[in-house]
Amino acid sequence: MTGTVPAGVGSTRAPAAEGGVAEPDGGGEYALAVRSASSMRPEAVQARPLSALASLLGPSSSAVPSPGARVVRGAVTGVTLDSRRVRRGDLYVAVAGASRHGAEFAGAALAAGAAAILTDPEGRDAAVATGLPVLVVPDPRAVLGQVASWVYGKPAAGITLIGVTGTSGKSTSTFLLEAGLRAAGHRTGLVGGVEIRAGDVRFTPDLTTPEATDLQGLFALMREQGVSAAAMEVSSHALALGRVDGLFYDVSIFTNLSQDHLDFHRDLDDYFAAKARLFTPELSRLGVVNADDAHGRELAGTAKIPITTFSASGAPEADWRAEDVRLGSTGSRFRLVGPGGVEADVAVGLPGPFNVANTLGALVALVETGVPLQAAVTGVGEFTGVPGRMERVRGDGDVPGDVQVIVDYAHKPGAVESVLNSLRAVLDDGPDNRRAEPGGRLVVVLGCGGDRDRGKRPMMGEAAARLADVAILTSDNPRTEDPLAILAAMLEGALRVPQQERAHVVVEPDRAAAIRLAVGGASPGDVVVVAGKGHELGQYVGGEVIPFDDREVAAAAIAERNRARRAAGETAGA
Ligand SMILES: CC(=O)N[C@H]1[C@@H](OP(=O)(O)OP(=O)(O)OC[C@H]2O[C@@H](n3ccc(=O)[nH]c3=O)[C@H](O)[C@@H]2O)O[C@H](CO)[C@@H](O)[C@@H]1O[C@H](C)C(=O)N[C@@H](C)C(=O)N[C@H](CCC(=O)O)C(=O)O
Repeated sequence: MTGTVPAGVGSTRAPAAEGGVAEPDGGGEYALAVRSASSMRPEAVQARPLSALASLLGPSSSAVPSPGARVVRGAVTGVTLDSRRVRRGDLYVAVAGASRHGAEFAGAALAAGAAAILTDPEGRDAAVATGLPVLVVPDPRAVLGQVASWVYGKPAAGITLIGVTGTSGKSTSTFLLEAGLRAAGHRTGLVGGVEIRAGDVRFTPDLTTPEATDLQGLFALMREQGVSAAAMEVSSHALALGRVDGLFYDVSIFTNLSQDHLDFHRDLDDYFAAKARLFTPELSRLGVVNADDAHGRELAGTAKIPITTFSASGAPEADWRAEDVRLGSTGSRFRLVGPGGVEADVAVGLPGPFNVANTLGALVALVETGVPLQAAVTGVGEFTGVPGRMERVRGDGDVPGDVQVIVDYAHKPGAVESVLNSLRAVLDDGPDNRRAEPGGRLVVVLGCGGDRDRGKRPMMGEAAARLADVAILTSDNPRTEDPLAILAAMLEGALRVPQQERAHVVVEPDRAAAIRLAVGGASPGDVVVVAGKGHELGQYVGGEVIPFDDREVAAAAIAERNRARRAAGETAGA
């Protein structure tokens, strides 16, 4: 595996900042402004009596060392389910994990200053051995959201909250929502896998949807920051693991569903069931659902909360529609048509049909939370893009009309298809014209993660070979697997595409070399998409994270290409 992702091509960049601009880290101001997700807490500390917690947990709980007692002495000021994040006065919640039980770390929690432990019968003895007050419930994870909300005093109660779930489009939708909320005069919060914001305070996410303990701490900080409305990504993991329990969404959006995360969910039905949980009366008041998606239509028919539907393809049965859609290489325009004769002209600076759907869904949700339509339209119109999502990369000495290099986070078959289809749609000759000749070709560089859903690998290879002109298959977070084994499965999928319809397929396990090959070998007018990592700054190789930034590698490759072309006298500036 050595050499697959050379450590020498390390990133010096911090996570992307607001407005899609990534700034150098180097320990400067920017690095100080972004905090680690482990510190998502309110500034003010408030003590909550454990006796009240025992009452909250009800008859299923028991307090130790006085079994059956309803009163436990002491108080807690914070809560976490990770001993490494314990602060003095915290309630440490010891849950059974995928690989071990949190009670193994009860001693570490004590040493870090925990004031009490909440656990299950399996964790009881280890917890009691610490000498701390212990509460035992059958399934602590099931009550974690309520408990964390209690510890921080129901922090999200006064905040207008919009959730977004679906396989693709969650990040873009939440950024669009946040822009619309801001345009309507809200002070905003944003929760997702690209960035987390509580007013002026920013965090680097380590999960798309944080654990309930961190999430409630974050909302408590939002409350202190005067945040009045927030948009958040709600992953299927979060729904299955109860991370968002204890929150209530004014509006929840369903974008779409395609195969993903089958290493965690049993099958596609199980994955869909997890997403559908957001559209229940316990979690949301209203659902805004994409009627162009088959699972969206199913959800609209079965959900137990009111649903309003939208269609970016103008389906007449949808409540809200995008009509007169005009797709451009830098953005889209459409006419929004809603119930009761509502209409508005919308322009958004994000290319591709899927961004028409993301924008439409966001506008509907904004209107449903009381944002005036015009403010919503203005907000989304001013939005310039999510870091690492269809992000154009430039290099020193760029030459107009030369290759365009785009980095995108797409790492699932459906997302890769969307990206390639939308770029096809804006390449001059439309979607059906495959090109063997240089100029205007679509070149994709992509891989597939190790130790994750294996069924996705041939699908990714197949999508690339079917929709691009050149597909360079490479590594993407191989983790503990041999990258060549992953690539073999991707290649198998690519070869399912009949030869006359298939892209030119190249296998290059070294990701940096694959990017250099794509950029260096492109012709003027070609579009190169580096898919899979987007804003992420590392590659998981073996047990380590190796610094790696697709944008940095691509920018260096473009600069190298520009130098070589100038030296060969191929550009006007030569
Ligand atoms: C499958 C899953 O979600 N796993 C989460 C789960 O880990 P786990 O069950 O394996 O935990 P474990 O390692 O067995 O440990 C058991 C318990 O001991 C605790 N512990 C462990 C070690 C220690 O030193 N001290 C300690 O207290 C852990 O915090 C945990 O509570 O509990 C951990 C603690 O909260 C999470 O960090 C971990 O997320 C891992 C990192 C993860 O990768 N999750 C991904 C799959 C995820 O949730 N992804 C979704 C969707 C992404 C997308 O949109 O594509 C997301 O929302 O991010």
